Amino acid sequence: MSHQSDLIASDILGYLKQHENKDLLRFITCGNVDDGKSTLIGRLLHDSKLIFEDQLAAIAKDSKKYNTTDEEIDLALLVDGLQAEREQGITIDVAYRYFSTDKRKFIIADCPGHEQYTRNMATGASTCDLAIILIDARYGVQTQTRRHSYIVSLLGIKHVLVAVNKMDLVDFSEARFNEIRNEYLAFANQLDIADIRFVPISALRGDNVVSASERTPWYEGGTLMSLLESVEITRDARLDAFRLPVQYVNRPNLDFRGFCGTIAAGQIKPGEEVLALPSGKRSKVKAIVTFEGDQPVAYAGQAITLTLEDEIDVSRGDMLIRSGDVQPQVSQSFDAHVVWMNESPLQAGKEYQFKLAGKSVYGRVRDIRHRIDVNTLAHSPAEKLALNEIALVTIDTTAPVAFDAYTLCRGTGSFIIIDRLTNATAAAGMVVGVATSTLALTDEERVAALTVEIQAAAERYFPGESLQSVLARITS
Ligand SMILES: Nc1nc2c(ncn2[C@@H]2O[C@H](COP(=O)(O)OP(=O)(O)OP(=O)(O)O)[C@@H](O)[C@H]2O)c(=O)[nH]1
Repeated sequence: MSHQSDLIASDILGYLKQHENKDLLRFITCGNVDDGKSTLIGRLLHDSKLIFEDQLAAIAKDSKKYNTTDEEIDLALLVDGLQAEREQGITIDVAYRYFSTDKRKFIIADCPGHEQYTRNMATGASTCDLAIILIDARYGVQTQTRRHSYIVSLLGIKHVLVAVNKMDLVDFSEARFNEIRNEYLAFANQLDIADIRFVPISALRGDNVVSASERTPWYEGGTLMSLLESVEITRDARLDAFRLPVQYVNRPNLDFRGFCGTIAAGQIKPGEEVLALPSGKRSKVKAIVTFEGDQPVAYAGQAITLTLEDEIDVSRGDMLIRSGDVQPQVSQSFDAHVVWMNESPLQAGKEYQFKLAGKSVYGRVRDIRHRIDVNTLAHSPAEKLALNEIALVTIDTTAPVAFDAYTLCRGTGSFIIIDRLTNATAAAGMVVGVATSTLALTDEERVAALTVEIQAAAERYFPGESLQSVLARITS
């Protein structure tokens, strides 16, 4: 029953090579409690023949004991180990499952459905390319469906598969399916999701999950698995510029100084000129050092170490970019969407720690611009932000930070807020851009913020020159 490829027996190296070259799709499954997430994941693995014999035997045995279904085996039991851990309060918030078919490798971020777990869903979704939104055909679009879809769009996921589950309980009715589809689209059309597809399934009976169902002759859109295997993913390709947030400066001896990090966008080659932000200092790339030796080029997503021709001052939390590329914004004030994840509410004016693109900096939420109702998408004023609430806020940091809009680049546009007292992650944030509202600032604060921004810009365009001389250039 378990997954076999003919190549494994005949040409194991060929099999491994083929496996290595398959592309990877990361997806998240979202749904309300009992919509059938566990059953669906179990069904995907089972019907793709990805379950080992001994696992199957164990589930078959447990199914006799605990089964709530009339099926031979209860596929939800496959993922139950994790649920038990959750109930015990062990903090495995998001479970990542790995599987592969002949066409693709997959990572599923499996998140709990309860409202109180919205934060985990946001965490799991932040690295995903696609979301499966499960809807129980009997109940249609629920608050959680809207909430999850909104978070999915906020996190920049462009592909959504809406799996209308439990179709067996509504007699595989085309009319019911269309009703849910229209209800969902009425909401989702207000969101920024480019690609939405609908699949009528029964996770329990296996209809349209891996095998096409004879009970939905009116449906011609492909099984859930075939869509997962074929959806074309465009990843973070919107920013055509090089970004390397420096996570670590590696200095094993006086002769070597390497800047390590994961490339958030673009590519880089030895010999190209780079700029360090926020200082604006320039140098050229000497080498791209990796575990497999020096590389002629490095791309987004790769973890690398860069060495530079000159001894310029670059520290952890700085960003290396290529000169001539579109620059990120450098500022002490920015607007951002935040998903609040802490029991104690967000308070404007309170000092928090912010981690953005590898940089850690203190700051404050100056202003909650508006809170967003995830059901209606309506905006309302707010003094505080409670657990799971989402808002547009303005943030001031005590030092300048370099960032891009999250919609351009996830790696340099996302951040977390840390509660200084408890050290807990209090929020996930997505940068919109440099703060547009300076109304709440005092004159003194305005002058201080402007000075920092001008200083950083002057250093960027005229490195090494004094501020006075740059200002003289502008005014002459
Ligand atoms: N009739 C029918 N029942 C289903 C289907 N899919 C799931 N179920 C049943 O619905 C119940 C909930 O399924 P689960 O897979 O445990 O739901 P879940 O979404 O993982 O629930 P949580 O893990 O608590 O979030 C179980 O009794 C399943 O057998 C389906 O397609 N048809």
